[in-house]
Amino acid sequence: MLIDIRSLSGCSDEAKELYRLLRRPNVQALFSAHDSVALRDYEPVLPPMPQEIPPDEEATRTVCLVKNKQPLGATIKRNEITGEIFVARVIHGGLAERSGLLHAGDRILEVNGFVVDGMEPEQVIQTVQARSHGTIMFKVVPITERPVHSQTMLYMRAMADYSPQQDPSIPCADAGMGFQRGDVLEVVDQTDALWWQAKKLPSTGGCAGLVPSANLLRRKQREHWWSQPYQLHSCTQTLSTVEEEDMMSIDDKCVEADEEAFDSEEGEFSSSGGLYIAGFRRSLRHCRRRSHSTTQPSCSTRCPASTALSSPYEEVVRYQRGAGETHRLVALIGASGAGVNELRRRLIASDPDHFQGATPHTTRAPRSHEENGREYNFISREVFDNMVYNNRFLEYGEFQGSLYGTSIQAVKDVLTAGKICVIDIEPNAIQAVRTHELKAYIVFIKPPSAERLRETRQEAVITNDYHANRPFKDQDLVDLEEASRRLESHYCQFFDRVMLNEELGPSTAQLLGAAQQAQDLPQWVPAAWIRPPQES
Ligand SMILES: Nc1ncnc2c1ncn2[C@@H]1O[C@H](COP(=O)(O)OP(=O)(O)OP(=O)(O)O)[C@@H](O)[C@H]1O
Repeated sequence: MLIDIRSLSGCSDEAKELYRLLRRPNVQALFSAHDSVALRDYEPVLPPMPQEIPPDEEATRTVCLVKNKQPLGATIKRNEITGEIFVARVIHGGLAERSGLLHAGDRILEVNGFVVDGMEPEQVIQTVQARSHGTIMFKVVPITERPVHSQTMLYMRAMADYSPQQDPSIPCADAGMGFQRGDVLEVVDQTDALWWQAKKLPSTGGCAGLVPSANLLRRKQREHWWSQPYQLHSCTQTLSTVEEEDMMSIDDKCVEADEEAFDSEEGEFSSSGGLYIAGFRRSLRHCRRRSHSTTQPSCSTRCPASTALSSPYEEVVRYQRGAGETHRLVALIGASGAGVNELRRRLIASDPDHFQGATPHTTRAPRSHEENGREYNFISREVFDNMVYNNRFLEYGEFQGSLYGTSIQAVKDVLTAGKICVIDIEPNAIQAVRTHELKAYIVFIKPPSAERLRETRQEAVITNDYHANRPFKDQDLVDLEEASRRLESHYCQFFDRVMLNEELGPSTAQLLGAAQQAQDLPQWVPAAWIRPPQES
């Protein structure tokens, strides 16, 4: 009811204005619609409760649920000795959980009047499923002591793939939830040591699904690994003697041709319009191929894929860089020839006051046009070895008798100067850049299909094991697509962004946007970066 207050003494202008607004027909209609909706009764009509409850059944509870085509959201199990049927778990967000009337551990006596003791769980499920909608009546003996759920919300990045349909050990495949590496899961229930409940993000509400706990998934991975026919790990494969011998003989032949190409390339790289863009991807790519015979750390300590094997989930949190914090490192990764270096150069050139590469270290002698600390930090082999020994490099290797490496300090120098450091890395360096200090945002540069490559790479040149700077051939395009596919399938869980490099202009703009978003928008990052390990 609205009383006209305008004639009252002391009525302010604001009160009069409010009265006028509330008197408007559209506002009045809104109130009227609200009142009529609020007065209606939307509760389902439940069947009457049984009149007489026998004295020996006092401890039982009758639960009526109204099913509207959605599943019940609970799994059941049978005590193999007594044949009694129990609620095994109640799925988060499902009908049973939302009712608040069924709990894990409740013993089910009857479903819709059928006594279920001694039935196979599948038969009980069939009885429940017989009604896709309408009411289902359970007679249950409630569990006396319900476990206390001290549930804190937890987010995990999946570091392994999982499919409930292919897992014979899941208690109920229909209640399972599949996921792929890189998916972020909201874990809503960890009460069970073996089966957690989770939702995949972005979540649209609804029911959680069963996923294996970290321990269980790790066990499954080990079992799967052992059941595979023996094959060399991809990291160790490069060590195979035959391949190494092959490669050495071919490399020996091509080194002379390469050397000149690398020289001219570095010159061109270094001085475009007075802008010095440090980087040595091509030289390093070659030295990486020899690095296995030097002091490179072993696969088990540095290869990110093997770490993923021991830890199938990675706890993540939402992180937004604070105003006073240094920028996040932007690390580009991609198959050789995908355009990683080209895009990195273009990004830096687009705004050199904002983006910068990390100056690498080398043991080779400086050339006439080079300045220490600009193209490279020129150091002795002894100092280099010392840095390797003290784990100062993100990655390093040997090329034509000289050592090259990107140090952690070189990246930090750029970051502390207030710039965004942009580097390119090989998969072996993924772990080294995913740290609390560098908080790397990893962008995977993906080539388009071989057909699209043929159209867009007409001017492009390739540098591979055998040739420097020659036009792409058809086979190169097919190989590039395949190498990229393998790289992505091995390491996709570590990528923050996958970027298709079709045409240079749009790709550079897209990379610029991604590099900026990494700094300005909240992102999922490993919880360990934010919460020091001793507190976790
Ligand atoms: N989108 C594109 N359109 C046309 N040409 C491209 C595109 N991206 C890269 N290129 C060209 O393809 C060639 C290879 O690119 P780039 O040198 O960046 O490869 P890379 O991924 O860094 O591999 P590598 O380490 O072997 O150099 C270069 O000639 C580059 O100019």
